[in-house]
Amino acid sequence: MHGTPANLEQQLAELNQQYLRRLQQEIPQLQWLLLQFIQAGPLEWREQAAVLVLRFHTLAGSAGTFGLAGVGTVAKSIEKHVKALLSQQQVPAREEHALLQQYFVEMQQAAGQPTAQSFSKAKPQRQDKTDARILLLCHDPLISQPMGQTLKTFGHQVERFVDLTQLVASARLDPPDVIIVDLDALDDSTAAFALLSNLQCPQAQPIPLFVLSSQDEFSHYLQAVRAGVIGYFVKPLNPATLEARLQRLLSVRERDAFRVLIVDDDMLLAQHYALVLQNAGLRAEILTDPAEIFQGLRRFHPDVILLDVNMPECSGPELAQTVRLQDEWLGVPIIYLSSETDSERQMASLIKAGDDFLTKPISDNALVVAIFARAQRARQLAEVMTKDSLTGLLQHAHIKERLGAELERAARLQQNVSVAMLDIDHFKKVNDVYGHLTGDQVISSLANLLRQQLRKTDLIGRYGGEEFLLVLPECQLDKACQVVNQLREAFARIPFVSNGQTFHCTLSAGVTSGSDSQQVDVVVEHADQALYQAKGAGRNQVILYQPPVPVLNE
Ligand SMILES: Nc1nc2c(ncn2[C@@H]2O[C@H](COP(=O)(O)OP(=O)(O)OP(=O)(O)O)[C@@H](O)[C@H]2O)c(=O)[nH]1
Repeated sequence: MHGTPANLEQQLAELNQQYLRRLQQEIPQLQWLLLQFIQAGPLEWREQAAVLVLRFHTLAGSAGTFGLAGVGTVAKSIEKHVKALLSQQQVPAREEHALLQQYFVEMQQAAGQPTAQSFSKAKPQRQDKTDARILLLCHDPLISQPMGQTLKTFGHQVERFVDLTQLVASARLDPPDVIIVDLDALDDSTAAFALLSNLQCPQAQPIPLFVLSSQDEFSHYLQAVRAGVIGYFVKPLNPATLEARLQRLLSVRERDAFRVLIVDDDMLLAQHYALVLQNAGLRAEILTDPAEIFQGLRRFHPDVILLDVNMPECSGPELAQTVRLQDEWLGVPIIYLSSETDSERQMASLIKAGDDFLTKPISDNALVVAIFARAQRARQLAEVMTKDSLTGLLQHAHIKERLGAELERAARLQQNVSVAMLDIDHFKKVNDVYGHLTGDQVISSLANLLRQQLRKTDLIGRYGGEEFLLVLPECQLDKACQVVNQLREAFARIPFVSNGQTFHCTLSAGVTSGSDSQQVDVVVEHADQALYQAKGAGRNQVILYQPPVPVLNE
């Protein structure tokens, strides 16, 4: 169902046609219901009115989405009018009936005049790479050399320039992923900023711009922000800090698409929302049967639930309360989507459960923006809850939990999963000689390297202080050893700078197969034993766990 923008328009137009056909079948039924209401006696009219309110409420919420805004407006008027009659508690007079019939004729006319709809042209998010092309302007080899080395170790491609005009010309020809400019290399920073912001103008997506400077004053920061700078590094520069910032920038873009679970008994409406969200780069799954909510949650792990309020079997607020019965899903925001405009009724739904209320009909862009903002916030919160603050990697308990799930999955699918324990060598010395802050930078650089070099499906956790646990699903042992060895070599190449001194670190690792046991603690213990051997054998090496040879009794 995922559409390219061209066939997205086609698919949305097809949904509109289906909706129109459905409406044309529905109009005689609505007319009949209206007639029943008008002819109802003093005892039954309330019951008939309640049915009318429900039907026109639903219509008011959906019609606008399918290019029938006129139908939606008149349906809303009918709903409001009948609701007002209900609240007056008296049998409607003849004039009221005439007015309702008049509204109905208007609605029929509007159904024959669908308005041309301009579909949202929101672009899908870019699929980005972790190896960026970087244009660098820097005259000082003491800065550019370690920086170039670090960026290269992380797989980036760096093109150096000595002249800003040449750098800008190259960026115009082929926009890079990032531009880094050392402001101290320029005679006139105001003119340089003008040139750089000029470069950004024609770009659909501005090129991320970082600057290095020896100036640490507010006026310089402000000048930089006004020129579109998004990263300002005061010298002396630590290349690892720059790389960490770079990785945050790139990983924000290459992050998994946000997942939205749409629960709506109206399939056409749900399909329309799903298409619009998918076109904006989000993933959407539809659930029309509320009874399947927990299967949907477990299968899809949504960042957001988009929930219809009026469903026949179970109302939206009831379903939201059901979801909240399980702690596991407490963090997933629930957004109601309903044509209910009465704020008191909206509040009543929110008090039961749920986090937000969107009112139908809603424009495609408003839907995307509201969902995107909620999903982003939910993802950030989930990360804070499960990720380590220094490295952004899974915390001890969470990596163990994920390892457990991977071991189960591997056993079920008869696949290999490899597990590795990594530890930085003589790390105590790093802290003692260069200070705890520098030690932290070494830890976070290794975390960045792991994130950058491993596959998206691999799991990385900070197991302890300077100890990391890697879970590599669908990976044979020999391949795992090769990958971990490459990580070891890459880490040893990273230059760290502290108080003008450059130093390097190494790591040791133990690798084992997760298929040896389904017990998390046993697998971790095997990886740990192999790591211990690597340390004992002189460090800076990777050792594969060898199960003890059984001693045969005579
Ligand atoms: N800077 C910093 N240091 C940490 C952190 N967590 C643990 N450490 C330090 O890491 C050091 C680990 O030292 P040890 O376990 O003795 O091992 P080592 O010095 O790395 O030596 P080997 O592992 O035997 O090569 C201790 O000094 C801890 O204080 C952290 O988050 N930041």
